Amino acid sequence: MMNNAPDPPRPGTPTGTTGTPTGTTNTVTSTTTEPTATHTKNPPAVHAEDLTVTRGPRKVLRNLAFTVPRGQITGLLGPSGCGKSTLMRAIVGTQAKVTGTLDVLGHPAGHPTLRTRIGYVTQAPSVYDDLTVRQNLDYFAAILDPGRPAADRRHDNVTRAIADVDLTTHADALAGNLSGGQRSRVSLAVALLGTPELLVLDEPTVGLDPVLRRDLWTLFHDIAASRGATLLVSSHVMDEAERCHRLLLMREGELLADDTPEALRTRTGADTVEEAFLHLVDEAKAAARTKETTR
Ligand SMILES: Nc1ncnc2c1ncn2[C@@H]1O[C@H](COP(=O)(O)OP(=O)(O)OP(=O)(O)O)[C@@H](O)[C@H]1O
Repeated sequence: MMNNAPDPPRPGTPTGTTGTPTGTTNTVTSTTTEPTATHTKNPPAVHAEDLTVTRGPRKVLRNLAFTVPRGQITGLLGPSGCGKSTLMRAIVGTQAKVTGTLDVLGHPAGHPTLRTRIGYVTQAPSVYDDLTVRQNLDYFAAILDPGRPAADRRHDNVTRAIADVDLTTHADALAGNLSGGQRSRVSLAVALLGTPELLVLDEPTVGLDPVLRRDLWTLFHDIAASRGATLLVSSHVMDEAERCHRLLLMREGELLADDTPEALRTRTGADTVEEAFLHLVDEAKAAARTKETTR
């Protein structure tokens, strides 16, 4: 069973899953570096204004403006290719050619002080196939919390992180022999070794069966409630939207909505977030047509 008991505080975030700023081609400004800024005392987890990202010849994110509040689960939803991973990479500081304002925990995205405060789990699991689950976790725990005196604490944290993602019975299995979903959960366990204030999870439930998906969402809610952590979770499965406190709905590099699931349903007169999404897509298309004909 998934261990959903509240966890005691744990040391920082594993470097293996934390963003490394690319920096050089970014011109991101910050609204929170000046002492007079309104957000300085208790800045939101993420604040973006006029955020644009170029990949290759295309602008894949265009003029995004949104705020991710702390201590909640924000779902980043939209169809494949709409720019969810790109936005997450910008937030953790690994995406080049980012312009506009992008503040994360009160600092410009990619700022060195954010490295231990953000946990990032990519779509492709970052695990060593020739190590067992426990050896993978031991390795990252040793980077995170080094030294002989910390050995017992490391052992406890590793055991707890493995239980969190329901892999206790596979602790001694080689990561290379696990299924895709199990390897993703090893990656998630690595991120859970630390006490990240912001957990950025890129499609963590892809390929998982419904029971495991439900258990992982229970775990996400536990992490938000017991640690006060902020979770930004991407998915292209609209039924997962209902499990989030807030939603960022994206389509083709633009933000269609930044609201709660309930407010979205109410505003669009829809029964589900999926219907609300389709309504917003139709609305955006109609607005684009009107703009085109009035030129
Ligand atoms: N390395 C790259 N170079 C150029 N364009 C890229 C690159 N990687 C992604 N893109 C483009 O950027 C856009 C956004 O891709 P992104 O991976 O962020 O989408 P996504 O919403 O996360 O998709 P998915 O749900 O399939 O993972 C896509 O149109 C994609 O083709």
